[in-house]
This record gives sequence, structure tokens and C-alpha cells, in this order.
Amino acid sequence: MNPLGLQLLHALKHHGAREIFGIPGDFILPLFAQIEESGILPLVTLSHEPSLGFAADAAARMHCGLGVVAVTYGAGALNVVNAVAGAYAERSPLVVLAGCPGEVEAHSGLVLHHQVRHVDSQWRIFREITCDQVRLSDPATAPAELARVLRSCREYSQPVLIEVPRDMTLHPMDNVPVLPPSPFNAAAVAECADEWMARIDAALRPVLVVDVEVRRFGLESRVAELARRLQLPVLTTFMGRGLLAAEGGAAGVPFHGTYLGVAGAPETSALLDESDLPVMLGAILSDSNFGVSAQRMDFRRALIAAHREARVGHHLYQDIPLAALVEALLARAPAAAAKPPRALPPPPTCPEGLVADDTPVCAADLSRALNDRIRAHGPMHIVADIGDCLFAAMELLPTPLVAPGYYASMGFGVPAGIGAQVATGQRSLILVGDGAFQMTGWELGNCPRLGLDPVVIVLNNQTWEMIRAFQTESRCAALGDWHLAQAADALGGRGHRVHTRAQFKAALDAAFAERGRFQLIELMVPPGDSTPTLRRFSEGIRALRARAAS
Ligand SMILES: Cc1ncc(Cc2csc(CCOP(=O)(O)OP(=O)(O)O)c2C)c(N)n1
Repeated sequence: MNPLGLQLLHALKHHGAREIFGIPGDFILPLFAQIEESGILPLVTLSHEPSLGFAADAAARMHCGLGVVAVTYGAGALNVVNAVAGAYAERSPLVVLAGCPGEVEAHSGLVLHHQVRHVDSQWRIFREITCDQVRLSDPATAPAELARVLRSCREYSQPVLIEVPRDMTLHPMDNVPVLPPSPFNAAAVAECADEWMARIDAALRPVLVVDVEVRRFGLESRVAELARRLQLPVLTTFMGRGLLAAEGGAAGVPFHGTYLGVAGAPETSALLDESDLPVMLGAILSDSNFGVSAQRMDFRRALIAAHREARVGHHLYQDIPLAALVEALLARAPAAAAKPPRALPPPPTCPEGLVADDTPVCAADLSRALNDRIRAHGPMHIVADIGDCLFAAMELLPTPLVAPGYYASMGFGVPAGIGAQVATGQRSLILVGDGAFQMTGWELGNCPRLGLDPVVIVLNNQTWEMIRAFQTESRCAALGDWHLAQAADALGGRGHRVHTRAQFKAALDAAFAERGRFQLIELMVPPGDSTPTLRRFSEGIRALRARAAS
């Protein structure tokens, strides 16, 4: 038997956690003492709880393990709700360690500091944004409950809540077991795979669409193999951009880019819009992924596997782990690419060749300059916030990308880029708009203390441009010029304020040449300027809405 707090930390590590992002408070201080004294998992503190959630979410997405945040009761935990909701929506395995009152104080008859409506309000709020929960109030049952909750987090790839009463961390407790994977019906998987393969063989224009769960469950290489063996053209969804980046380029996967509907290259969108059999692996059926289709997509003609379910027309197979289905399909697929590659249009080209001249820099130059770097130096770990910078990311050559493409919360970018570098040890390239930077960009001030040196590109159009793109008369979208490059120097980094393409190229070269401090490149683009992809996206949405209204 060991103290409950230490057993909890060992259990997190045994289930795939590699670090804890936290901000203490008195209700969770005893656990913080054990985190710091034991060194079982490194503690990374930031300045604001929403950033903890974004950082831990990105860390989980990058290392395919568990992301962990540790926060105090009430004020701390409720501050991280939005980031946890984003992780829930985007299938990210986040563990929320939240302090809570001990047994005696919970029944003292006094309302406690940080308490909301009820002493259990925190628990009730988190039930809506987590797939499982446990309060460690009974050391006798805690090991089994913890094992169950941590397995839920892994198997559903969604957040879980672990409440740690402050009077329990020193209580002796047994080790926490790592449970075997939840049982599933292998016969159902086999029947589903048989039905899927029959449909794929009979289809005239099948297309493979891959989305985030393929990464969450570590299946990119197996799905790339499946695409090769079946010779299906591969598309990623908007959320799944960057998937197979390490696989698609070199390994002969017929990769055709990202489905963007009316905002994408017509020949790419046609691969899905005109397919008689979309095969969708790990797909979240969200509007950001499929809502920009020229015609309302009929998912009944698709094969869809996500969230431990698989659909074939009106048939629904329940409790089908994605990994089990992919292996069953591989077992049935031809050993080699039996079919000649289908005559497919070439994948859309991504803009390259930034001309480093004195022309004023514009939003379209962002992807052009980064593609030149990807072409010259290979893929980079890119983290994007929501905004036009995310649409620029849709124009990049295949490269790992983490972004809130569906839940779409601003403020994700900088903390997530910090979390990604903590998780991988590799320098992050962060793309963020000036509006989103105003929310959480100040977390860069922690980089000198943490020894991190991301490269941050702020697309500074001095507006909430995405708001203005969808409502051009909006006057509230004007943000003014915050001179963020100057702020970077004050925060311990190096700021570059660029107005021309030549200055942008020079700033990129200088930023990547220097290690040891974060670099902030402030891309001064004219208000109203946007990437071609955002322009097509907003025009397409407006046209679809006008058609729906007519
Ligand atoms: C937490 C949250 N609050 C509001 C919104 C709504 C929104 C989506 S995009 C956007 C403007 C983003 O401005 P920024 O300058 O960062 O980027 P750009 O558009 O390229 O100029 C807003 C306000 C979201 N998504 N999340």
C-alpha cells in the first residue's frame, strides 16, 4: 500500500501520461506536494487554467498518450471547462485532476470558498463534458474505480474527471491495475468487415476519408497500409488535416488532400461529393467537416466507423473498436495493390515560391512561405488557432497539424504549441490570429522559465477577420494594432514585425536559425485581407445559406 496520491500518479503514468499541466489551489495543494516531491510525472505550470487544458490536449494529440491537467476546486476547475469541452468534442483523452473538499469540511454546514450552487456543482458540471468520473473518497474502492475511469479515457479518447478530496492524498491505497481492453464481439467485427469489403469491392468510386480518431488510436500507419492495399483515394477532413502526413508522402498512399467542399479544389471535393461509397474512418460528422458540401451529404450511402460504432447503410454495429475493424479490413484486403491505381486527378497543388520582394505581405503569403520551408527542411509540428490562420494551414504541404477544427475555440494555439513542444521535445510552429493571441498568447511569458522556444506567427490583420468575413458590416471586429512584436521582447522572446514579403522571409530564416528563446513574427496584413481558402469558405457558406433560405 502507498499513499493514494502517489498511487494515482503511478496509475496515470502506467496509462500513458507523460506530464501534468497544473495551477495549484488549497484544495489540491496536498497532491501538488506529492507531484513535486515524487517526480513521477513532470509538472508544467502555466498562467491561466484554459491554457492548461489546451496544452494538455495538444500534448495528448502529439504523443498519443493521456493529457493531464491538475486544478483546484471550483474556480480552477471551472476555468478549464471550455478547453475540456473542446477535448470532449474532438475526442482528445484528457484527465482532469480536480481538488475537492474533504469529508468533514464538505459537511461542515458552511458554504466553502470556490463552492458554487452545491458542494457537488463541480462534479455535476463536468459530467456533461467527460465520458467517466470518479471521486477518490474511499481508498478501498478507488483502485478499481480509477482503473475503470482511465480505461474509459483511453478507449473513448475523451476527457474524464478525477476528483481528489484534499484529505485523501495520504491515505494508504493499493496499486491501481491496468485493466485489459474492454471486451468486444469479434464476430460482430468480422461480420461488419465482411459487409464493408463487399460494399467496397462493388463500389465504382469509393473514397477513404480519415479523421481524428485514426490518430487518437495510433492507427495512421495501419490506415495508410489499408489505403495502399485497397488503392482507395484518401481524403482527410478539415479536422483531420495533417493525418497520414508522415505516411502519405513517401509510402505510395493515393493522398488527395483535405475535403473542403465548396471551399476546396473542385476535383478534390468531387472525390467525395461524387463518390458512391465514402469509407469514413474515425470521422466526426460535424458541420466544419462536411457542412460545406455543395449538396447535403447522404451519410446512408457511406460506411462510417467512429466512437466505437460502425455503420453500413441502416445497419449499426455497436461496440466496434476502430483498431479492431481496421485490422479485420486489412485481413480481408488484397495482399498487395491488386487493382491498378484508379485514374484520379492529381492532388491539388499547395502554393509555394514566396517571392521575397518589397511587395506588402498578405495572408496568402503565409502558406506559400511555410510550404517553401517544408519543401526545403521537411515537415514541421504545426499548431494552429481558429481564424484565418487555420485556413492557411489547409494550404500547407503534408505536415503534422494540431488545431481545434471542430469545437473551434479561440485561444487554443499558443498554449497548445507550448504543450506540443513539452510533449515532443520538438520546436512547435504556432499559427495564430491577433484576436486569439490576445486571449492566451501571453502564456509565451512562461517559455523562458520552461526552456521552450516555439516560433509563433501572428496573422495580424487588426480584426476578428473571420467575423468580418461572415458579417462584413460588423464594426465590433476592429481590434486596433497591439504591436505584439514589441511585447514579445518584453516577455523574453524575440519579436519581428514584418510588412513586406522580403521582411517575412528574412524573419522566418532568422527565427528558425535562433534557438533558446521563442520567436514571434507579427505578419502585418491589411484589414480585410484573407487567405484564398477563407474567401472561398465564406463565399461558399453564404451561397449555401442563401440557397437554403430561397
Ligand atoms: C473562445 C472563442 N470566442 C469566440 C469565437 C468566435 C470567433 C471565431 S473566429 C473569431 C475571430 C478570430 O480573430 P483572430 O484575429 O484570432 O483571427 P482572424 O479571424 O484570422 O482575424 C471569433 C471571435 C471563438 N471561435 N472562440
